[in-house]
Amino acid sequence: MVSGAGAMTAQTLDGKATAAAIKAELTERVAALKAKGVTPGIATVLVGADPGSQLYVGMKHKQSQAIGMNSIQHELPADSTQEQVEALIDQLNADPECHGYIVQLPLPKHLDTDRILERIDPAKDADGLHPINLGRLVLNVNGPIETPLPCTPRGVIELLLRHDYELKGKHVVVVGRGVTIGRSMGLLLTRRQINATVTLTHTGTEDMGYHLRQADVIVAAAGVKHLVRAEDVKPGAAVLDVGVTREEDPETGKQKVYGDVHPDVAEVAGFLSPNPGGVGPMTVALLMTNVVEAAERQAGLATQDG
Ligand SMILES: Nc1nc(=O)c2c([nH]1)NC[C@@H]1CN(c3ccc(C(=O)N[C@@H](CCC(=O)O)C(=O)O)cc3)C=[N+]21
Repeated sequence: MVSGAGAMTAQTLDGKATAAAIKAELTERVAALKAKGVTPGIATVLVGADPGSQLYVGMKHKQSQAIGMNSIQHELPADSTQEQVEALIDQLNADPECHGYIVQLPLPKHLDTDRILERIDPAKDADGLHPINLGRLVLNVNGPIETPLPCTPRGVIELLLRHDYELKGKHVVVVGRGVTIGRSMGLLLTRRQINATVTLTHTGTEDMGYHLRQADVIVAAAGVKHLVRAEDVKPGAAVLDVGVTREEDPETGKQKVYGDVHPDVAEVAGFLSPNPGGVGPMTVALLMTNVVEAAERQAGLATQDG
């Protein structure tokens, strides 16, 4: 792609290191809460024994305990009824030791996911995806928001800001309209404190390459392996790979995670958030941030500026 001067290599947006910095800050906030007699507690609800989900949930507990939080792990059998899952939600909503929690997704197909997620107390919604919290995000463009924000979009923004990347006035092209990332990404980026301009693209978009080539920043969250190719990226652009496709690696025969961004993009982009090692660890750090902030609000210690 780059001729003559030799290939450039993008600066890595290191999600692992940035998440570690956030966790160091959270450790102090947790200690301050404990000094006031409040130990922030995170809970997870896992229905069924999917090995991938068990791994993710295990990571969340390990990291939460490492920063001094309480962590409460609930596991229900895969054939649990809607009523059984809802009873656990009610129990967590009433539990004063639990300041925030998640229901690990995806849930088994026989369960009504929306009804379960809507039953979560919005003040304890660690994912920031409850309709009430998403509604507040839509409505409040100007001021601080006193409710949890969606973790992965917040992680994307924190990853850029903590690498001194100025988002104000930048054109961000988001690929994918899923609620957890794409749809809520635009809501966060266009708030007045960030002031980016956003194009939201999806499977119905005509000429994806045209849109991608205009972008100062690309957030790729479509779940389509190597969708973003080097020829679609403006030289120097920041590219954040949030997509996950699991496939067998033809060389090793083992399952491997492929991102939405082709490896050659590293030779064109100015900044690259790889996958793994990029936004994934940030999601977990912001999940814990949401719970610490929920505990601070419940203890009258709120310091959130988001
Ligand atoms: N209610 C709910 N909330 C979630 O936030 C949620 C969920 N359900 N279901 C599944 C997805 C997936 N997810 C990830 C979190 C961390 C990494 C992560 O840290 N990944 C490491 C690699 C981890 C490893 O594989 O060792 C990385 O990208 O470097 C990835 C994916 C959260 N999710």
